Amino acid sequence: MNTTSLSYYYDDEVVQKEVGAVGPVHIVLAHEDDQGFSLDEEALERLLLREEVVDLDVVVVSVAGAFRKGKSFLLDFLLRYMYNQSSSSWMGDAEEPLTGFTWRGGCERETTGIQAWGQLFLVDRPDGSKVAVMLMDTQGAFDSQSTVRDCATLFALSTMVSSIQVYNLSQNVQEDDLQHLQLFTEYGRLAMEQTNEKPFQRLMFLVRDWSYPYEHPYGLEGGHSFLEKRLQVTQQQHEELQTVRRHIHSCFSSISCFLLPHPGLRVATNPAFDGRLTDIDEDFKRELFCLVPTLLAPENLVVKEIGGAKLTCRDLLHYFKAYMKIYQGEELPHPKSMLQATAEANNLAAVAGARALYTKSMEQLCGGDTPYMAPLELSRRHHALRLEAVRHFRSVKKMGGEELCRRYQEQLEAELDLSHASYSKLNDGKNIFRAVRTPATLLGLVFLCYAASLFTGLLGARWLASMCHLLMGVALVALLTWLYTRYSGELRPLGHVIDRVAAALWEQVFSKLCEALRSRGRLARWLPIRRPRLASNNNLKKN
Ligand SMILES: Nc1nc2c(ncn2[C@@H]2O[C@H](COP(=O)(O)OP(=O)(O)OP(=O)(O)O)[C@@H](O)[C@H]2O)c(=O)[nH]1
Ligand SMILES: [Mg+2]
Repeated sequence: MNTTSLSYYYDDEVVQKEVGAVGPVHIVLAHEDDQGFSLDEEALERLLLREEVVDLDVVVVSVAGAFRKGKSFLLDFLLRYMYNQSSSSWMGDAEEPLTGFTWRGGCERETTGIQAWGQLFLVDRPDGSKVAVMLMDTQGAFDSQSTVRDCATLFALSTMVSSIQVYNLSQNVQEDDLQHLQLFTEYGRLAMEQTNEKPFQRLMFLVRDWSYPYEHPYGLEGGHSFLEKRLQVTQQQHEELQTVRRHIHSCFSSISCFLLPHPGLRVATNPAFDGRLTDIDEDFKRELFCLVPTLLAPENLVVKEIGGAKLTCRDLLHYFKAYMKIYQGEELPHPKSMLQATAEANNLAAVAGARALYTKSMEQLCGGDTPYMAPLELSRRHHALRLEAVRHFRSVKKMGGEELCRRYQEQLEAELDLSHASYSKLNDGKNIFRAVRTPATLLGLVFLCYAASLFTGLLGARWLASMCHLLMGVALVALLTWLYTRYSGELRPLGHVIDRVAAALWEQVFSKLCEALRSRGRLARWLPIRRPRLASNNNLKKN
């Protein structure tokens, strides 16, 4: 059924050459294999940087919503209006097939990415200004090939760059329609600079196949009374419902609603239907005749504004590029399906509960106010509390299944091990011997060097004695520096280095020296105890 050129309405040869026969132009391309979207900058530049439009204020009308709900079909009537504005019979001949943006019957999606009509329309407004109008068709949301992130990206992007967003719905405005609108617009708001003003301009809820004209009549008036009721915020409502409504009101400068009747069974079910008016129900045509000028009549056009400033076509190009970059980057969070988000929240809450349980017991056991504890005992208690925390985590009811639960359990275990490491450090800090190990080691070194220098001096090895003196000086300076860093809290990295050198010296030299001497029995009397606490400490560290 589809994209034929509308060139007979159209007499601009330059664009004919550039864009080919005028038709839809893919400005945002959807890539297969989960590769996201990309902007066809050249195509967009060809559209927006044409001499006759580049400095004009721009009006962008976009239609978005779920897939297979007649968006492209509607846009083709918008096109007919734009090409035939001056005529009251803009809808065209009764037998003329509907062409323009590609539309078709069937249950599989048709439009992908974002398409713009390959020509901007110049319109004189009643105030004497001239504007350029761009029509935009978007990929339908919730098809079986798109993720929530894809749907949110396209909806958000089209809302951000349009001045009139038509939210195309079927039969009614359901709560989930409002929730999706909330999610998608929030995703858009996140990518824009924070301002106190409402970030988006005009939103029209377009309810297709409206079946209750006896409650709210077709058209704008019926839509107004219907939407007022739907978006009403009352104190009796659950907070969740109030939040959605407040969010939607806070996002758009103006919100309206139009109720459109069913176009007839031939439109909806006949595979041979090609869009000709004779096959469409009268009610539908009558209401369509009112709807289209509501959006596109010169006096109803809304110029695109960002931060209160009107945008020209040139400006729009820059914003389009900037927004697209943000969505291609990784700094925005990924919107998720309701189940996925709920399941993650459940698991995170269970992790937090289990972590709190562990931390409380560990604080009581070895927190800052408690005395030093044998490291082995600390490690034993950690393992017991870790087990208890994991048991608690698993006992909490959570959505998302075993796979997700296991992922979060691993995260919990890793976090508890990290906590154990920092509790161990805290505990070590309480060990008096550890606290004096650096000065004791350095003093020991000073003493050793002094003794060695005396001894080597007596033997006549003067250069060796000088070396020992030098080493003693270095040890003394290190000791004084260490004392200064501890006293003043300054030069902490230097103090840390001295600590590490002293620890290494202790491990490598002194403890081995003592060990060797003790094993030979020479100093057995002086070094009878190799402190068990220290031994276990070192073992733990090595482990
Ligand atoms: N029930 C119903 N069907 C419609 C209406 N308008 C168009 N259709 C039919 O809906 C089918 C899909 O039309 P499209 O315009 O391709 O729908 P779309 O929303 O653009 O679909 P995607 O591009 O896949 O997102 C066609 O068979 C149309 O004849 C309507 O108001 N009500
Ligand atoms: Mg479509």
